[in-house]
Amino acid sequence: MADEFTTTVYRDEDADSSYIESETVAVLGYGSQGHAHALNLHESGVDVIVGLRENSSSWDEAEDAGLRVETPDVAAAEADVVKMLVPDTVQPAVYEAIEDGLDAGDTLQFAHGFNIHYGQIRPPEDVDVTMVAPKSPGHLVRRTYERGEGVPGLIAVYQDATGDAKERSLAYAQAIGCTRAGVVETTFQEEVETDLFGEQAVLCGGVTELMKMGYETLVDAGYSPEMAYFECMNEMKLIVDLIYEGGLMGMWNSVSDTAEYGGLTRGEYVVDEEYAREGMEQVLDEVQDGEFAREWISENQTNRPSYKQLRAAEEDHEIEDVGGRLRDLFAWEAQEDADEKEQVQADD
Ligand SMILES: NC(=O)C1=CN([C@@H]2O[C@H](COP(=O)(O)OP(=O)(O)OC[C@H]3O[C@@H](n4cnc5c(N)ncnc54)[C@H](O)[C@@H]3O)[C@@H](O)[C@H]2O)C=CC1
Ligand SMILES: CC(=O)[C@](C)(O)C(=O)O
Ligand SMILES: [Mg+2]
Ligand SMILES: [Mg+2]
Repeated sequence: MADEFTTTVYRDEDADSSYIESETVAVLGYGSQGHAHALNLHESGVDVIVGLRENSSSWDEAEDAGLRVETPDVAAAEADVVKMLVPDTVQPAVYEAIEDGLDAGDTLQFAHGFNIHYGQIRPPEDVDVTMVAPKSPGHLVRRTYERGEGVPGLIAVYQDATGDAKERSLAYAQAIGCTRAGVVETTFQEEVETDLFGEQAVLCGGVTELMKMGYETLVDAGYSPEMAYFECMNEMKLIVDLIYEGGLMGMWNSVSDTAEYGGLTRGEYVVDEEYAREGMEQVLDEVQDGEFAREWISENQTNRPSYKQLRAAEEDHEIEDVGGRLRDLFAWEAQEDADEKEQVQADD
């Protein structure tokens, strides 16, 4: 076991805003990450141009938020930092449209290293190629920034043409709020392989399979769909919040001893050492040897047949219907509570 924490965690005081305050940043894309980065940078005093397609539904939204919007080629040509926040699958095409606008000493920056690591984008040697990757969905990057907080982030330097690539990355991480929480340095390879593995085997793939199978097991045994939804999906947030705040023991100390004993003895009935571990190692193998990347690139070159079929099946799962109806109900009750609380405070 590591006897000391060897990773350096960079915080606000480790970043020098002078590396970004006189720069123009082109944020290409205005989606989950793009809107958060553009607004956070803007509110941190950085000159931002959002790069979007002329028919983009987000164009007006970004302008209404007080941001300048141009097409990606115009934005990139004016910028010192080009931040690739369009979907991974369209980045190579967007890069082709903007590469002539990259000048020596500029930065080409990512929030996920997929296209650099798997050789889909090959930048010129006279620009910095870096990554500042929030380890969080984009909407939380924005929400925490607005609260004066931030989400943890990663920085990585793939190419350091200027000699200042790391300092420029830290300044960017500071401007979007990540150094408020803490930033760790990694490599493009490590970020890509751990991120793809994590979202496939645990965070998005593994956990949702557990939720759906748990729901189906209870409903097939005759229990009500509502009870099955509450137990196997709705309460997951509460449990994960406890783990987020205090680790496994933070959660075990908070749940009942009955849940703790049952979980510690029966968890491996479901996620067993042999098959689950083998499955995880296969996921990692296919990330490391490029099999997943080749499959995902091919899927997008053929108009996503499997993606569309799998997504439609997920939308049709009964848990989505039951959960949707229950969430609407509880959101309404929660809102009523909030209104009531506001009224009480107003009466004080
Ligand atoms: N979603 C997340 O929370 C995280 C995403 N990332 C990475 O951030 C990057 C962006 O991902 P998301 O924000 O999820 O994307 P998204 O799908 O939420 O948003 C994509 C944006 O790009 C625009 N766009 C799409 N095609 C375009 C084109 N051809 N030209 C110009 N604009 C175009 C869309 O209109 C939209 O504004 C990816 O590299 C992703 O891997 C990294 C960490 C977390
Ligand atoms: C939100 C995040 O970190 C993910 C799951 O890796 C992603 O959206 O690609
Ligand atoms: Mg991730
Ligand atoms: Mg990811």
